[in-house]
Amino acid sequence: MSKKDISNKEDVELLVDSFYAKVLKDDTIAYIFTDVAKMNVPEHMPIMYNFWATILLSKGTYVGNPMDKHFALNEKEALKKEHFDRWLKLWFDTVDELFTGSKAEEAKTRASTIGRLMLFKMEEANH
Ligand code: HEM
Repeated sequence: MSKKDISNKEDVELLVDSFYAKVLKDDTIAYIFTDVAKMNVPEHMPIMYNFWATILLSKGTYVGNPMDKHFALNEKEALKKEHFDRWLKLWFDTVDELFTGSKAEEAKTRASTIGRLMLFKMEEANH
């Protein structure tokens, strides 16, 4: 199957669904989603579709504050470099398995930038 770029909402949904399939069975970070946050997966997915559609396609309506959500999570369980490294690896792997092109690159660049900033802020809060 030849890969194409991320170009519509269906692509974003496939990307996010495939990413969470990996996250939720990952030895390093799954527990943060399932046991610490006790995240409601069906409720969370549309938020993530919206977030990434806003970033990549300018077609979403995401208005939340992701940093605040992760600060709250960080108070329950310190979010560390190893967690972010794993999150980003799974995101990069998923993007590369499914897509290729400038939006695919942007998905990885934006995640890295946000992830680095998030880790920096979490580390500051943990001092
Ligand atoms: C250590 C790495 C990470 C972990 C363990 C993690 C975990 C979580 C969890 C458990 C939630 C649900 C929180 C809730 O609804 O109460 C969440 C929400 C979210 N995460 Fe992360 N996350 C990580 C990194 C990232 C990164 C790097 C990004 C962006 C590139 C991101 C974007 C989001 C967004 C947009 C939401 C939804 C916020 C909202 O409800 O408005 N996360 N994350």
